[in-house]
Amino acid sequence: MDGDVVIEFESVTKRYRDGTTAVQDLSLTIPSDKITVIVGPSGCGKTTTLRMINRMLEPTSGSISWDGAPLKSKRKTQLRRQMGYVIQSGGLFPHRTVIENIQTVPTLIGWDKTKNRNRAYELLEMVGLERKLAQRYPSQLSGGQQQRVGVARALAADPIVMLMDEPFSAVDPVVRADLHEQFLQLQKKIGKTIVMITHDIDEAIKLGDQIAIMRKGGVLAQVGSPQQLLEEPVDDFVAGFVGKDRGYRGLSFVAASGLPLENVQLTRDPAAAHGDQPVLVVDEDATPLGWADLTRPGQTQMLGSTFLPETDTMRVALDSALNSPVGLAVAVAANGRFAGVVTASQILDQVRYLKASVADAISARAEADAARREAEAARQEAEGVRNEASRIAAEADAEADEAARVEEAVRAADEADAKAAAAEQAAAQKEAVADQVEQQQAEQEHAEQQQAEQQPEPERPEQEQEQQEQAEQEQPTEIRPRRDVAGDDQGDATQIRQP
Ligand SMILES: Nc1ncnc2c1ncn2[C@@H]1O[C@H](COP(=O)(O)OP(=O)(O)OP(=O)(O)O)[C@@H](O)[C@H]1O
Repeated sequence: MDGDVVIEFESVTKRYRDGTTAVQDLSLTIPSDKITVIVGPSGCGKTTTLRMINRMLEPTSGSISWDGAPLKSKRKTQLRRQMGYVIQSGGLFPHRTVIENIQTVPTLIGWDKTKNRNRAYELLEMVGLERKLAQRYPSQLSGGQQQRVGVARALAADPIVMLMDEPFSAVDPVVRADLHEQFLQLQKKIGKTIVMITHDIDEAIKLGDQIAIMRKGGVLAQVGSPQQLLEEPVDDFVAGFVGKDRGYRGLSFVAASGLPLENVQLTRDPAAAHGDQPVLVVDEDATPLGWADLTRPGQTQMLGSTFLPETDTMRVALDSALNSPVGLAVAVAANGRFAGVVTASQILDQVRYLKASVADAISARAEADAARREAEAARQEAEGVRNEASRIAAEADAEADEAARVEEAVRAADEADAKAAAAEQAAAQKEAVADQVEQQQAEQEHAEQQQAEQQPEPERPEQEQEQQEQAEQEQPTEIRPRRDVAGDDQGDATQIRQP
C-alpha cells in the first residue's frame, strides 16, 4: 500500500472479562490517507478492533502504535479529538439541532463562535446538505441526511483519523449508493485516514483502498486491495466471503483501455442500411444513436450502454456488449464520438490474457520479492561480516596500541635501569675516590704524627715558661716517667696527673 504507516496493530489480542476472545493476535497496518475497511461476519471483532484505536477499549496483549508512538503514551481525550467517530445512523444528539450537533467537538475544545459556525456551515455543504436543514432536529431528517450530519460532526474539528462503524448500514440501498459516491468524492477532497467497519463486502470493495477480512474468533483472514482479495483469496472462507461472482466483480478493477477496437459501418440514415452486418446509426457529430434494424428498414434499435476505454473498466465494457442487441460494445471518445466496437468474447479473451499476464506478473513479483529478500539477506550477512571485520580490526588496533605501550614502558624501564647503573657506577667511583682520599688523609696524619714524635719539644716563650714554673711551685706535680706507647691505650707520651 502507498502512504505512510499511521496505525499499526502488533499481535493484538482483546479478551473480555467473561473470557470471550473478541480479537486474536491481530497484526495489521493501516496506512495514512487511505480508506481501510474491516469486514467480516457478525461478532468477528470488528467493533472491538475499531474501539481499540481510540482507546475506548484497551488490548489485553500486544500493542497499537500511531506514527510509531504507542497509543498508550497518548492521553485519551487528546487522542479522541484527533479521531472523528461516526456510528450507525450518525449517533446524533436528538435534542440538539443539526448545526449544534456539528459544532459539538469544536465547542468542547473552545473554538470561537464565528469560526465554529462558519466551519459547521462549510461542512454542511461539503456533505451535500442544504443550509436550511441547519436548524432542524435529527428526528426531522431522513436516515441518509442523519448519516451525513454524523459525518459532518465527525469532521468538525478536522481530525487526522476517521473511525466509522457501519456508517451507511441504516439507509436503503439507493440512498446508500448515493452516499457512497458522495463519500468517495469527499475523501478525494479531504484525504483522511479512514478506518471503516461493514459486514457488506460490496461496500468494502467499492470504498476500500485496503480491506481486512476477519473471521469468527477475531482472527484476521486476509488483508489486501479489493482486487487482490477477488483474484487471490487465501482460502475458501475468503473466497466464499467475497462471493461466487468474484470473477465478474474482479472485472471492475481491470481497465478497458487495452481492448482491440474494430470499425463498423456507420450511417446517419437508418433507411439506407442494408446487408447482414450490423450498421450503427450516428448523428452529424458521429455520436452513436442506435443500431439500424436490418429486418425493418428505417427503424433503429436501442444502442444499449457505451463505454469510454480511457476511463471505464472491463465490467462496463462487458455490460455494454451484453446489453447490445447486436452483441457489440460501443466505445466512444470523451466528446461522445464513435471510437470502435468490441465483442463480449473479445473482451473475455482480453481479460483472460490480462489475467495470465497478471499471474505472470504475480509470479514475477514473487520471484523479484524472493530475489530482493535474498539480496537483503546477503547484504545483512555482508554487513555482519563487515562489522565482525571492523571489530577484529579494532581489537587488533587496541592490541597494537597495547604492544606499543608495553614496548615504550620496557624502553623507559631499560633507560631507567641504564641510568640507575650509571648512577651506581658514579657512586662507586665517588666512594672509591673518597676511600682514596680518606686513606691518603690517614697516611698523611700518620706521617705527621710520626714526624711530630721524632721532633724535640719546641721552646716555650719566656713568659709562658715563667708562668709554668710558678704554677709548678704552687702545686706539686708528679711527673711520671713515660710508658711505652705500645702498651698504653692512651698513647700519650706524658701524663699530667692532677692531685
Ligand atoms: N463487553 C463485552 N463483553 C463480553 N463480550 C463482548 C463484549 N463486547 C463484545 N463482545 C463479544 O466479542 C465478540 C466481538 O464483538 P464485536 O462487537 O467486536 O464484533 P463485531 O464484528 O463488531 O460484530 P457486529 O458485526 O455484530 O457488530 C462477540 O462475540 C461479542 O459478543
